[in-house]
Amino acid sequence: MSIKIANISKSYKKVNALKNISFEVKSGELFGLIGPDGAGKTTLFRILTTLLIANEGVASVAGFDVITDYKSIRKNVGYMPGKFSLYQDLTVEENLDFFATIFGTTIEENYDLIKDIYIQIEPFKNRRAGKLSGGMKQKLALCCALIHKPKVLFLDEPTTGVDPVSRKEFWEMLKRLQQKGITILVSTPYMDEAALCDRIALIQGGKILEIDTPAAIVKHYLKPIYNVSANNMYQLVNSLKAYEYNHSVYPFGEFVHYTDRRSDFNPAELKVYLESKKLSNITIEKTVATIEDTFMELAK
Ligand SMILES: Nc1ncnc2c1ncn2[C@@H]1O[C@H](COP(=O)(O)OP(=O)(O)OP(=O)(O)O)[C@@H](O)[C@H]1O
Repeated sequence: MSIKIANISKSYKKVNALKNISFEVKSGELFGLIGPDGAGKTTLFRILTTLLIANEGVASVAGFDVITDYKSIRKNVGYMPGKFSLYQDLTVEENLDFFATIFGTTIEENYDLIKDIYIQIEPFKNRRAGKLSGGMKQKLALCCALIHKPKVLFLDEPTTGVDPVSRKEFWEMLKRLQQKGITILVSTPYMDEAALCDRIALIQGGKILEIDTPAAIVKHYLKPIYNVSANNMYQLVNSLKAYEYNHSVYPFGEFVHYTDRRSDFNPAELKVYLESKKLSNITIEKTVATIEDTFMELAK
């Protein structure tokens, strides 16, 4: 096991940020921590990277205890925090050199590990980090987190505020790093990214709702789910929410994901109801649940 977390709780005065969290991440795994803002993801990262002490529970990373072996953890992990990991007034090259120096290494020594990523930002190596685009900042922050060749990489919401193309590229980079044997714990509020992990933990309000592979989590959703569309999205959502038999109603892109409380649900009946609400161009088609649907159901 690369990361072991057992019964970890942490509170900040009145806020219980983590409530008895336990799970393990295997060596070489790409593990996702999926949850909305305030779920407790950053708190858990800070505990695992030895920057914060839990109130209860034990945790180890790469075989080292987060309290007694904190120095070894710091040498063996890379951490890309959600915010403020770069020195905005230093250039790209200076930032990387700085991180290499504090870990007692050089850019040249571990260049192989970052090469694929660094060559994409190398043309801007004399630009100050503060003047980079979101996608480039993210690549530089990843290089800085990797420059001392960590065994375990912690990435806290690395793709928040990054455009969809850069997000896709970023996940491809993570897969390549995983192939080099690095264990990765990554957090994200984006449900579509969850599907790219080997296993995920769904977290909300400081509690783990479920842990499994993305495919297995989706299979746990047992209710038939329907894509509903009509000429007026706003009115459609309101009408479905007012429908006495609804179990769940969530806008999902151009559709609304709808589930019904009855076991003998007949879509034709729902269509008649929606027509009575003056909606037109109504379509109701069975679809498959996504991780987001499962999350919403568990978080209810
Ligand atoms: N230093 C602090 N003092 C008081 N409350 C805090 C502190 N840090 C976090 N919290 C609270 O603890 C809870 C968990 O926060 P945390 O930052 O771990 O969540 P998160 O899932 O990382 O979300 P975000 O993406 O918003 O950071 C939230 O309710 C947050 O307001």
